[in-house]
Amino acid sequence: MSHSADPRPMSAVPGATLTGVANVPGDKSVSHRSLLFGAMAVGETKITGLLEGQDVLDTGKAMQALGAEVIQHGPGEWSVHGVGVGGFSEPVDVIDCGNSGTGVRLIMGTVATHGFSTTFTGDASLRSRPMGRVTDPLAMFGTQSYGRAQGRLPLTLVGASNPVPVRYVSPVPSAQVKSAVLLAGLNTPGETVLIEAEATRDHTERMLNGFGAQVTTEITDEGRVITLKGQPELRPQTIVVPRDPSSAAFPVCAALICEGSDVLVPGIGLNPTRAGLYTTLREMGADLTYENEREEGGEPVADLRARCGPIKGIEVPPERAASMIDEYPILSVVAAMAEGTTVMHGVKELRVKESDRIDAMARGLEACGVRVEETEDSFTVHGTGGAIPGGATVGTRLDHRIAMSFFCLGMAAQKPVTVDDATVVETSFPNFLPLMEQLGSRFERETS
Ligand SMILES: O=C(O)C1=C[C@@H](OP(=O)(O)O)[C@@H](O)[C@H](O)C1
Ligand SMILES: C=C(OP(=O)(O)O)C(=O)O
Repeated sequence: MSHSADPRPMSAVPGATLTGVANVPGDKSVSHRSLLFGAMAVGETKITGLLEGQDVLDTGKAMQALGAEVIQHGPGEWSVHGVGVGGFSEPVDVIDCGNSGTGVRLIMGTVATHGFSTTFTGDASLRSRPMGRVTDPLAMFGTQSYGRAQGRLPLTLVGASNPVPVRYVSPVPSAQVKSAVLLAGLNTPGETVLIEAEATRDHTERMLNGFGAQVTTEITDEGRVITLKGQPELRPQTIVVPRDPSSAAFPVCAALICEGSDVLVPGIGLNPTRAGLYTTLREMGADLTYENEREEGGEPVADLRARCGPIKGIEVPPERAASMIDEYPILSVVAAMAEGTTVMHGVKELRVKESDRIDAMARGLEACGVRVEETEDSFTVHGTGGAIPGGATVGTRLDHRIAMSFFCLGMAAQKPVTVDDATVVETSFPNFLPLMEQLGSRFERETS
């Protein structure tokens, strides 16, 4: 059994010093989209560096259920034989997206304008997350949805046979909502327009253009106006998936807080819509440098070097939230080690992730002896100046980022921190435990 498949509670042994090179896996957002867009292209898309986390594997299975051919050739090497825009066929069974909000919401968008029904479900975490934010705009195309209260999964979408193009102002800063609308627009004649007040990750726009669609973005007083021309023929691509900045955050932040550490994380995608954590860490005084800055596959990439040193608390502005939305749990850990207070503003979206991440971090940090305060939309962590007591068991609530954050905290705390369920790391970072061990961390299983 692999380390992370063992369901027993596990702790990170305190006092780690991390050194060496951390090769983190491929980007989760780009991996989902590679499979999805490849499935809608005419011909064969080749992918290297695909993240083989459970979320992405579930999207691959869904593409097969809709009629595309998805084949693994070797580690990270995959091909997708697509059926063309509008070419999906009705799945004969329920689509189970597991733990993945991105998977379910993007696939809902794609099938919304195919004239058949699709039923979606997921694990207990995904079944508790709001889907109305996607089914509301999809209804404007003519799609019907029948879910549980507040649009929760399981949910059936009856796709529109004669979809009409939509102009939608997104009420939430969410790349998943934006992408669902644009993907529904793919099989709709005319122009679909999505307007977002704040920039969210732009992989859908960039990649769809790469596949030959016409997607333009205009910055206006209303916000970012994104226009997609419907019914393009998508051309298959050769995709090299960049390494995931959200996964890189764990070895980087662990190195910043573990005495004597010096870690290099090569080839990290630093698309500005994803790089907010690294800006924030530098403002906190972290010894974090970008080396060998370059462009790969149209995305800015650098090798990140993180060394342990003094860190101070800061105010993180609300306008930065979308560019680091998945990184607040690990930022809270760095904030707990810092000198002074860190206030994270504009973070209410954290409450509808795999768990309520403000609540999960707040309860776990308190149990480890760290003082915190929260409002609906903000999170404050009072730094301990390098002396986190630790000595608690924390609940991961089916949330991979909560598990990895508390493992990192445990490496720097005074007493061991136990994570109740390490299996959840499989979602986005299946080699998290061996990679951290290779850098110098140690993990212990509970023996009972
Ligand atoms: O589009 C994507 O690939 C993602 C969008 C974000 O979600 P929201 O759109 O809900 O902010 C992020 O949290 C998720 O991990 C990946
Ligand atoms: C929020 C996340 O993912 P998703 O919404 O795809 O489940 C995440 O990976 O942190």
